[in-house]
Amino acid sequence: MTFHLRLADDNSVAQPALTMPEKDIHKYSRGHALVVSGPVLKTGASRLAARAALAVGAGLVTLVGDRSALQEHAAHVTAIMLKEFDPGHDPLDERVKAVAIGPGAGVTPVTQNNVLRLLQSGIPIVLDADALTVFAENNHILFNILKSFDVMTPHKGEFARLFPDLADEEAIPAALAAARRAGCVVLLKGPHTVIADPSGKWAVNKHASPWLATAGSGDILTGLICGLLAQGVNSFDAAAIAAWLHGDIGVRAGPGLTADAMPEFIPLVLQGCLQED
Ligand SMILES: NC(=O)C1=CN([C@@H]2O[C@H](COP(=O)(O)OP(=O)(O)OC[C@H]3O[C@@H](n4cnc5c(N)ncnc54)[C@H](OP(=O)(O)O)[C@@H]3O)[C@@H](O)[C@H]2O)[C@@H](O)CC1
Ligand SMILES: Nc1ncnc2c1ncn2[C@@H]1O[C@H](COP(=O)(O)OP(=O)(O)O)[C@@H](O)[C@H]1O
Repeated sequence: MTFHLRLADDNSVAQPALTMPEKDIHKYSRGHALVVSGPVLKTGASRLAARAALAVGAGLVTLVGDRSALQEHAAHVTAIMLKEFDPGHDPLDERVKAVAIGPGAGVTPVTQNNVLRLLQSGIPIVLDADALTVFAENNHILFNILKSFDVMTPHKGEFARLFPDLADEEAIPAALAAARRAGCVVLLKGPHTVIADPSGKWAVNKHASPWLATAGSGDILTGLICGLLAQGVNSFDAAAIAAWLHGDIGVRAGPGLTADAMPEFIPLVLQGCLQED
């Protein structure tokens, strides 16, 4: 299965093209995505991300966390795997192709340490929510270690915490300046979502719906990006394609949309992108 980003002349993201998987594909060749769980009673956001990563086509998805958090997940998920995140042992092996951290993680030293450890792995990391907020007072530590293939997905509030001097700029120049400063792909969420990379490349996704303004919707976007990265899509394209797919869920679902229901729309969204041979 291959995803192709398509941009219109004005750099707006168009419906991506999806080709059929090769006949001899297996789950490991579709990529293993890892999502870092929040602590007990805060596991919902990471679970949403994991469900989206699996539905968008990662071959395997594992939620990693402490035992009590995993017990909560076990009451909800089946196809998603669970693994204890033992501080002494690295949860990454050579088959893990992408990691997401931040949804429900908590603004704590544990989150900060986990982010810094994961960023040393050389695997693309998607940073969202608390994984960004936790660096509000020391953003330089984060910016020094991010790589060009990492992706951060701030909403406007999170963006202002990391880039206070850019918060009042227009979204496109703000995202471009942030990507240059942080040294990674920046996806700035909003009714129009801007994707920018450190080289000056940018795109804007306008295919969305206000019904997406619901708790957990951004966690789904994080999972979509992580699931595409696990399948080998490059980071800029993964962020832009995920923004379009996420928007299409909102357009298709309409009123009454909740983040719980969003993964169920992903097969329909992908079917719409599929190019028949
Ligand atoms: N099901 C679950 O388990 C869910 C768990 N979740 C988890 O909750 C944690 C907190 O995440 P969060 O996003 O709710 O709050 P956070 O960023 O700490 O501060 C919010 C403040 O920022 C400001 N603000 C400005 N612009 C904004 C904007 N565009 N969108 C939103 N806020 C904006 C605004 O301040 P104001 O402008 O009102 O002064 C607002 O009061 C995090 O771990 C997350 O993953 C959620 O994902 C939901 C589902
Ligand atoms: N008015 C809107 N129109 C279109 N999309 C929106 C609108 N409001 C929010 N969204 C989208 O919904 C998602 C909300 O993400 P976020 O604020 O991180 O929520 P959460 O933290 O609850 O998951 C983003 O992808 C954003 O682009």
